[in-house]
Amino acid sequence: CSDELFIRPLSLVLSAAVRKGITEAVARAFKDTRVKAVVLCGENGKFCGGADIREFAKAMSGPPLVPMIHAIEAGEKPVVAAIEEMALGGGLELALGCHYRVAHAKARLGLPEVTLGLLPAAGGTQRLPRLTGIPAALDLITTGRHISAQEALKLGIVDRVTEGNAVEAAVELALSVVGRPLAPRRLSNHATPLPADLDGVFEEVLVQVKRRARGAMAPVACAKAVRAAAELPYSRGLECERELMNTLFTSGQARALQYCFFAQRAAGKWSLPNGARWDNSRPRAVHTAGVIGLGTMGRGIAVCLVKAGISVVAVETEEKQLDSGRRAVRGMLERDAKRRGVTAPLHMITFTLSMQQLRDVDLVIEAVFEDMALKKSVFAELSRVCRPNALLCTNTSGLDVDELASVTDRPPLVVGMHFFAPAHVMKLLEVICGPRSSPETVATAMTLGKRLGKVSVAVGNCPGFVGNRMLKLYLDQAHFLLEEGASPEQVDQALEEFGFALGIFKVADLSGLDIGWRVRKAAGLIGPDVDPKFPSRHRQGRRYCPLPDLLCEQGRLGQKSGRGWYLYDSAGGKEARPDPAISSFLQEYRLRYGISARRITEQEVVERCVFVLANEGFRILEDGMAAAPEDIDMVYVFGYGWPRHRGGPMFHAAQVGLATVLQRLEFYHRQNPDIPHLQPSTLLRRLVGARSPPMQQWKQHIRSINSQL
Ligand SMILES: CCCCCCCC(=O)CC(=O)SCCNC(=O)CCNC(=O)[C@H](O)C(C)(C)COP(=O)(O)OP(=O)(O)OC[C@H]1O[C@@H](n2cnc3c(N)ncnc32)[C@H](O)[C@@H]1OP(=O)(O)O
Ligand SMILES: NC(=O)C1=CN([C@@H]2O[C@H](COP(=O)(O)OP(=O)(O)OC[C@H]3O[C@@H](n4cnc5c(N)ncnc54)[C@H](O)[C@@H]3O)[C@@H](O)[C@H]2O)C=CC1
Repeated sequence: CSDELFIRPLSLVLSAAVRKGITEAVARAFKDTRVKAVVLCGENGKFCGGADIREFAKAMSGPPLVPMIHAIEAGEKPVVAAIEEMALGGGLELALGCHYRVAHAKARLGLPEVTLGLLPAAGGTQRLPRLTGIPAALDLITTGRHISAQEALKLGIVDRVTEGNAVEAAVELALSVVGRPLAPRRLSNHATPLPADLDGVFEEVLVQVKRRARGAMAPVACAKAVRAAAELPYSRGLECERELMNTLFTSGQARALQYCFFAQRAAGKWSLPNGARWDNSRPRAVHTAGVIGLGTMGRGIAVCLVKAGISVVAVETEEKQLDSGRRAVRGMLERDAKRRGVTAPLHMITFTLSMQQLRDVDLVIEAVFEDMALKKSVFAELSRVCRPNALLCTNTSGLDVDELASVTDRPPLVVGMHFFAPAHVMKLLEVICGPRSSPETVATAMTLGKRLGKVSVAVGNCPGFVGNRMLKLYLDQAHFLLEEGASPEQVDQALEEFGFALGIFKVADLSGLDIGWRVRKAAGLIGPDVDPKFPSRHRQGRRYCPLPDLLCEQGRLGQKSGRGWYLYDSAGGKEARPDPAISSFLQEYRLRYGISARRITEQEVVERCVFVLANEGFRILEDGMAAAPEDIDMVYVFGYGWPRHRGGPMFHAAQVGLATVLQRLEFYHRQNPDIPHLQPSTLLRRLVGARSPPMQQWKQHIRSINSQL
C-alpha cells in the first residue's frame, strides 16, 4: 500500500480540473507496475456530489466523463470507490464504473439528475439497471431520491458498508481482490436482469411518472433510457442515453431546474439594509419553544419542532381544542415514527391551557386566529410571561408584524415566521423581517427554518408579505375569468396543464373559502352597505368579484363542507367533482349582471393568472419587500405548488421574454381597464426599456428608497 494507491478528487464536484486529475492519475496508476490496485476517494470525507452544475451553462472543457469512466472500468487493476458522505449523480456513475464500492454507513447515494432536468448520462441509466434490475433502477433514476448506504447494500449498489473508515475499508478490499478476474465486475458487460412482464412494468411506471412529472420531460426521458438498458446492448443503450440527454440538456426545463437549485441556496443568504447578513449575524440556540394555538397550523408547527429535537410547550384556550390538538399532534408524531421505524418522541411536547408554562422557553410561535386584536393581546401577555430574551414569532398570513411588535416590551425580538399548510409537510417558511427585528432575531428564525427542513426566505413586512400578496391577485384573475365565461374546472385544468400541483379552485376548496371571506370582511370589502341580492362588482375603486362571497353565504366553504367550487362525497371528502349546480349558478350570475359569456382559451387563463403573479413580483422588488427575483421564485416553488421545471414566476417571465409579458399585460389591461393589477409595473417597463437584461442585473434597475431587504 504505497502513496500511489490513492487518487483523490480535488473537490466536492467533478469539475473539469477534477476530471483531468482523475483521468491522469488513473492512467498513471494503471501504468505504474508498483501499483496493484486503486482506491478512489474524495477530499474532506466527501466522495462526490456529481458534475459541476455551473459548468453546464458554459462550453464544456476538460476530459469528458463518459470515456473517463470507461477507462476506469476497462482497467486491468481493480479500482475501488471509497464512498464517504455522498455519491450523487456523476459521482455515483463514477463509482458504478469502479469494480467495487465500499460505503460509509452514513453515506447517501443517488442519481438526482432528474431534479435538474437531466438524466444520468455518464452511463448511469445503463449500468444501474444491469446491477439492480429494472424496478429499482427506474425508481432511483426517475425520482432522483437519495438512498442510505444500507439500502444501497440491499440493492447491491455497494459491496460493503462500514461504520469505520471507508477509505481504509476500501484499501483492505482492494488489496484482497488483487489478481481476481475483473470481467465479471464490469457492469457494462452484464446482462440486465429482466422482470417477467417487461411491457407491463414500463407501462405502469410511465403512467405514474407522467402523473408525477406534471409536464416535466426529464422523468419520462429517464424511464425511456432505462428501457433502452432492458432492450439494447450496452453500447446502443449508451447512444440512446446520449440522444435523450442532448434533448434535455439544452431545454428550458433543465435551465429552470438548475436555476432553482442555485436560487434555493441563494435564498438562505439573506441581508438587511442595516448591513446584517447571513454570514455576520449569529443565530441563537433554540432548545425549547412554545406554540400558541393548536389549530390547522399550530399542530403542524409543533410536529416540525419536535421532529427537529426541540422541546415544545403547546398552549390552547379551551380543554376541547387542547384535547383535539393533542390527539392530532400525537397521531402525526406516531405515524411519522412508525414510518421511520423509531419511537415517537411524545415526551418532548407538553400540552397546557396556561400561558405561564411558557416562562422558560427560548422562542414562541403564535398561531391563533388571523385577528389583529387577538394577536395583540397574546403578544402583550407573552411580554409579561416569557423570559426577557425570548424571541416572539407570529405565524400570521399577512398582518403587520411591526404593529404586533409595538405591543411587546421587546420589538427587536419579534419576527414573522409564516409557515404553509400543512406546516409539517410544506417546505416554505417566509421569515418576515420587521423594521425593528434585530439581526440576531432574523438569523435565529432563518436558521430555525433550515433546522426544521424548510427553505427559509426573508421577506419584508407588507400586507400578505410576498406569497399571499401575489396570491390575492392570482385568485382575483381566476374569479374574473369565471365571470367572463370560464368554469372552475376549465381554469384548474389549464393551470394543472401548465404544471401547478393543483388548480387554484381546488386549492381554495382545500384551504376553505371562509379564510378569504374573513380577510375580505376585515378589509372592509364586505359589510352592511353591500346589497345582499345584487352585490356590487366594483369596490374600493376597482373591479371586485362577489362570486366567492356568494358561495360562502350558501354554506359552500370547500372540502370541509363537502361543497365549494367543486362537489365532494361528504364533508371533508377529498375527490373534487365538477358540480352542475355551480355551472347553473354561474350562468344565472352572468345573466343577472348582463355579462355575456365568451369562450376563454387556455392561453388566456394561463397568461392572466401567471403574468399577474410576475407583475406583482416586479412591484414587490421595487417596494424592497424581496431582495431578489430568486427569493420570489422560491416562495412560489416551495409554498404554492408552482412547477419547479418552470423556475418560478419571475424566471418564467424572463424565459417567455419580458417584452412579451409586457405586451400581453397591456393587451389584457386594455380589455379590463378596471383591473389595475393588469397594468404593467414600472419595473417591468423599465427592464423592457433596458432591453430585458438578465435576472442578475434586474437589481440595478430598481429605484427603491425604502427597501426592507
Ligand atoms: C451531454 C453532457 C453529458 C454530461 C454527463 C454528466 C451527467 C452527470 O453526471 C450529471 C450530474 O452529475 S448532475 C449533478 C448531480 N448532483 C446533484 O444533483 C447534487 C447536487 N448537490 C447536492 O445535492 C448538495 O449540494 C450536496 C448533497 C452535494 C451537498 O449539500 P450541502 O447541504 O452540504 O451543501 P450545499 O449548500 O447544497 O452545497 C454547497 C455548495 O456547493 C454547491 N454545489 C453543490 N453541488 C454542486 C454541483 N453538483 N455543482 C455545482 N455546485 C454545487 C452549492 O451550490 C453550494 O454553493 P455555495 O452556495 O456557493 O456555497
Ligand atoms: N390555515 C392556513 O392555511 C394558514 C394559516 N395561517 C395563519 O396561521 C394562524 C392560525 O391559522 P389556523 O391554524 O388556520 O387557524 P385555526 O382556526 O385552525 O386555529 C387557531 C387556533 O388558535 C386557538 N386560539 C385562539 N385564541 C387563542 C389563545 N388566546 N390562546 C391559545 N390558543 C388560541 C384556537 O382555539 C384554534 O384552535 C392564522 O394567523 C392564519 O392566518 C398561515 C398559513 C396558512
